[in-house]
Amino acid sequence: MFNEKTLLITGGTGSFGNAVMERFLKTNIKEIRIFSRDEKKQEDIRNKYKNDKLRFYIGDVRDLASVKNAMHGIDYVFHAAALKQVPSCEFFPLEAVKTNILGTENVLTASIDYGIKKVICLSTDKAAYPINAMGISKAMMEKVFIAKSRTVSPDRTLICGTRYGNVMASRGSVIPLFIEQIKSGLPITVTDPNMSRFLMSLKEAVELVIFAFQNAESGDIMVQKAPACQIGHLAQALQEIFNADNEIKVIGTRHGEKLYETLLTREEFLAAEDLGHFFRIPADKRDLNYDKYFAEGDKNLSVIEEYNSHNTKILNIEQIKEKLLELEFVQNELKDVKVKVETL
Ligand SMILES: O=c1ccn([C@@H]2O[C@H](COP(=O)(O)OP(=O)(O)O[C@H]3O[C@H](CO)[C@H](O)[C@H](O)[C@H]3O)[C@@H](O)[C@H]2O)c(=O)[nH]1
Repeated sequence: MFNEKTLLITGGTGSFGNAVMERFLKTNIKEIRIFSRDEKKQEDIRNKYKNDKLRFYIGDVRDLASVKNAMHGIDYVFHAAALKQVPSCEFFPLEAVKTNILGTENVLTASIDYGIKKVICLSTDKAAYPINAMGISKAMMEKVFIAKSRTVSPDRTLICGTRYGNVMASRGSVIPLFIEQIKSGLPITVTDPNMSRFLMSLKEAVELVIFAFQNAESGDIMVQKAPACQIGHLAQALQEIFNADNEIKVIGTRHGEKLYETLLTREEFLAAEDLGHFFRIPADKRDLNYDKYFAEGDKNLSVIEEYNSHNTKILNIEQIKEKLLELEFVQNELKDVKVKVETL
């Protein structure tokens, strides 16, 4: 599929970029171009992999010229560059506008100019019924790429996207935090034990993007079905795995946080196609004059439900433990704890 092809990853030094890179370095891909702002992270990756297929471009999606500079000779683009921290976007919403919305517009403009064959834009569940600036900016990003997909023939540039939930054990997220608290003998700070989140691994996020690459039509958003868990159960599962009895302290919901996340809104569900492990949300292909075709409304909207982390499959503590133990991060942390105990 990527035989002798060139792939550009914007935000290529992030966790997702890194996972895609590792996955494709094993294939016959011709070149993987990493585009990001951070020269230090690029240098670290360059030194770690020392691979001729890797090329590094410093730039910022906010700056169209720097994006164009990285596009020549590229076949496909995975657009992962984003501001994704909820609190920082909340305090600096215009920065989220510049990177997540205008940055995406730049990536798409450059992609169309250069005749890139496919562009996949990465979005998040926080974009569905958004309440915080990060989610709102990602929701606008989705609107931007869907609108842009209408302006270009898919034979020239096919533009589509993916939407996925929290990546388990990603940097700064709740699983590493709880493990650190357990290891330091501190209370485990649970916001709300009943809050739920989808559980997806980085590997699944990469698989979703590949699925979109293979199956999406222009303007589609692909969503992976995923199980979820309650945060109180997640804390208990980690306690059991680490054989710990830290106090569980309920600290209350943080700024901009939702009780549950939505992967498919009720409105999207109406149009979505069930593909087994995935949903395809097709772009609304009506034009601005769609009134002239309007005969009868859709009554299903009042009966259909959204797809969220409260009504998907909810894992129990044993199932959460199983999923956690599959993670390399948790396995390494467990080894670390074991070594410390043995050396005492
Ligand atoms: O001390 C904490 C921290 C978090 N949580 C809970 O754990 C769940 C997950 O929290 P994370 O911080 O891991 O993930 P978020 O859903 O808040 O979103 C995170 O992942 C997003 C990407 O999906 C963005 O990167 C975002 O900025 C980042 O906070 C939430 O229900 C949260 O309330 C706690 O119970 N205690």
